[in-house]
Amino acid sequence: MGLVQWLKGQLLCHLVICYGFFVSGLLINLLQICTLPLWPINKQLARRINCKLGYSLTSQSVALLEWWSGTEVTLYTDPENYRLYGKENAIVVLNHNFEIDFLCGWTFCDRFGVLGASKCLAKKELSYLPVIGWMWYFLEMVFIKRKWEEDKRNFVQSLQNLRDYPENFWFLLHCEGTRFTEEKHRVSMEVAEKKSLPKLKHHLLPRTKGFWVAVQNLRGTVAAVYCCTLNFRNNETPTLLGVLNGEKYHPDLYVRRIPLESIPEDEAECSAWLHKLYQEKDKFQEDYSQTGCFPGPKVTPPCRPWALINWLGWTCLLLYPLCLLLVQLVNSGSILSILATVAFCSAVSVGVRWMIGQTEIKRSSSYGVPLNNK
Ligand SMILES: CCCCC/C=C\C/C=C\CCCCCCCC(=O)SCCNC(=O)CCNC(=O)[C@H](O)C(C)(C)COP(=O)(O)OP(=O)(O)OC[C@H]1O[C@@H](n2cnc3c(N)ncnc32)[C@H](O)[C@@H]1OP(=O)(O)O
Ligand SMILES: CCCCCCCCCCCCCCCCCC(=O)OC[C@@H](O)COP(=O)(O)O
Repeated sequence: MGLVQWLKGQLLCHLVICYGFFVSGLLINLLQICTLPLWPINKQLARRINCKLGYSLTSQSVALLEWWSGTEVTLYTDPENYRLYGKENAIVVLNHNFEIDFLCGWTFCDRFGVLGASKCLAKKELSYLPVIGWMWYFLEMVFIKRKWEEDKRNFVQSLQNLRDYPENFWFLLHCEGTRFTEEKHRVSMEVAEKKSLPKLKHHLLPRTKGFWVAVQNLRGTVAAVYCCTLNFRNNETPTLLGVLNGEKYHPDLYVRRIPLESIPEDEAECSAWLHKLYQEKDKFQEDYSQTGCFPGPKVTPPCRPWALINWLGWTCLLLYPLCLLLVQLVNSGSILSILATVAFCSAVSVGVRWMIGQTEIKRSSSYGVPLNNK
């Protein structure tokens, strides 16, 4: 192991990274709050500013993946469709099997310039996450309790609000509704059997209501559905902690563009269409497990420097006062102040470690297992 790789695994480096992420995040949240008075006066400007602020926080994790861990997503897609990416609104349907799938998605967003405006249909619990969850509130992410009767009003309204969004956005939907585990897979295949649907090997059975409602409410706003299938070479099981430790992963992403007009309007037909899409996705995954690649040519979208520049900028800005403070503390010789500083740094580190824990599949909710549906 080289010196650089060794350094990436050290707690001190992780503390510096976590401190930068957390403190810059709080400052960004504060700036987002400052945009509140602007919303009634110039809503579109407030939204644009929030996209930039969102970019400044989200892109730090993209920089961590691309520049710190050296992970680069290999894209398989039709070059004809490639030129449209980033130039139109889209609904993204992505499999939910990996702890860093959202991060791989974000690098794809960054390469096509839609990272600040990217959105997701997410479980309500994520809106309470410090820094990230609070930021999402200002970016008009759609949060649901995964109980249709309780969700439907807010869900439809949130989608309608996106109709005049001033920036191109991608709206991510994990139609499986939860992350893949063996038990959830077994249960969802029992549901598939009851519904006389073909079994899936690599996916949970998709829940179709959210997809249909999103398509119906975003007709005329969104141009296409991007069917995205993600997998990792060599059976890698990537983790966010691994990324923080500087481990390099090898993700492959297969993207198909499906014009929205080709998706049926009727709920039952749309539902059948989505089930068919998942059967196709399952076939791609099965082929990938045999051959190690997806169909279609590989394309490498150019890497943009902004995520790195932003990350380095925040790190320098926030490390300078921290170093000054540490020097003053050591000079003052006050044990109490030193202890308070150590306690603060530890709290930041524990807080971020807890947030990383939210991405771990072993802590996945019990949603989709029989006894407790949440
Ligand atoms: C690569 C490019 C990436 C671009 C990235 C862009 C943006 C990124 C931005 C941010 C990234 C942040 C990342 C955060 C990720 C967070 C993700 C999540 O939080 S996932 C959880 C939330 N999302 C969902 O739940 C979406 C899927 N669910 C739905 O759509 C549901 O329909 C619903 C809207 C939640 C409503 O669900 P509900 O169950 O109430 O109703 P349904 O009609 O859907 O379901 C009832 C139906 O389901 C059958 N059933 C029962 N058990 C199961 C089971 N285990 N599996 C499947 N189906 C089941 C049941 O029989 C009913 O069937 P029927 O209606 O026929 O009787
Ligand atoms: C410079 C950057 C430093 C980064 C330091 C670490 C940053 C920590 C960032 C935490 C980011 C948190 C993003 C949470 C996204 C989690 C997505 C997710 O996987 O949600 C699960 C749901 O879909 C389904 O839930 P389950 O029913 O499976 O339960």
